[in-house]
Amino acid sequence: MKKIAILISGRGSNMAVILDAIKRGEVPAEVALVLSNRADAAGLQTASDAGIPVAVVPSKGKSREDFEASVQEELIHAGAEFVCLAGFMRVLSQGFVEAWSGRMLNIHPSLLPLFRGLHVHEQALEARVAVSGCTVHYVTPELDGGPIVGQAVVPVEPGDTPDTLAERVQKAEHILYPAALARCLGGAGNVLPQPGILIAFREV
Ligand SMILES: Nc1nc2c(c(=O)[nH]1)N[C@@H](CN(C=O)c1ccc(C(=O)N[C@@H](CCC(=O)O)C(=O)O)cc1)CN2
Ligand SMILES: NCC(=O)N[C@@H]1O[C@H](COP(=O)([O-])[O-])[C@@H](O)[C@H]1O
Repeated sequence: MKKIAILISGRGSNMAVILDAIKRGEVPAEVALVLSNRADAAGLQTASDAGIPVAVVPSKGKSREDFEASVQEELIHAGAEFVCLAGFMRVLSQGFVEAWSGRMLNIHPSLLPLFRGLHVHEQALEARVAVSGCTVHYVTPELDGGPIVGQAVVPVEPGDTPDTLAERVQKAEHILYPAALARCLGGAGNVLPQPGILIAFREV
């Protein structure tokens, strides 16, 4: 049973669905820590209410090096063996990422390698793609460039705004991330067919 840490910066809905999937026995893990770089991250309360240890390591006003050293200290103290980035909005340095090589996942709200970085739904609408979706990938020093574990595809609907597309993509994230994490941790990671969502995984 792997001890995992989940890093967030905001609402934490992906963190919450991972907690639920673990509780249902669908992900062979236990959550040792939920950590945020923002004290106002709503996901911290969700984790705390679930009895999960939480930590805040503010990134504002800190060098990237000092910030990451504090994060690493918390991860080691918690005994984390695997890290899930779930809406964690900081680009991580090569040194930090390499210390977690093969043991850190991220969820990105586009079909990588399309639309890396931020403001991805604006990019997708601007590009007039017919489909979008989300990607779970291993984290490497190259931003959003790591090996893909799984992807979920959703249609872009006429009249979509960044918010309506984000909502549709996030529903897919909540199905994809727990299953992808389960597969990375040696679990089955099965997904029931979902209307309007195509999900596929890659051996990594
Ligand atoms: N080295 C890597 N770091 C991170 C990766 C990665 O693949 N390699 N994934 C990202 C997640 N992410 C998109 O999925 C992402 C997060 C944040 C940013 C970004 O530009 N952040 C700014 C600060 C923004 C803020 O604080 O609001 C920054 O760090 O300067 C881009 C992409 C996580 N990290
Ligand atoms: N580039 C990183 C990025 O944009 N991540 C996105 O942040 C959201 C966090 O939501 P959550 O806090 O409710 O899980 C998620 O939609 C995730 O794809």
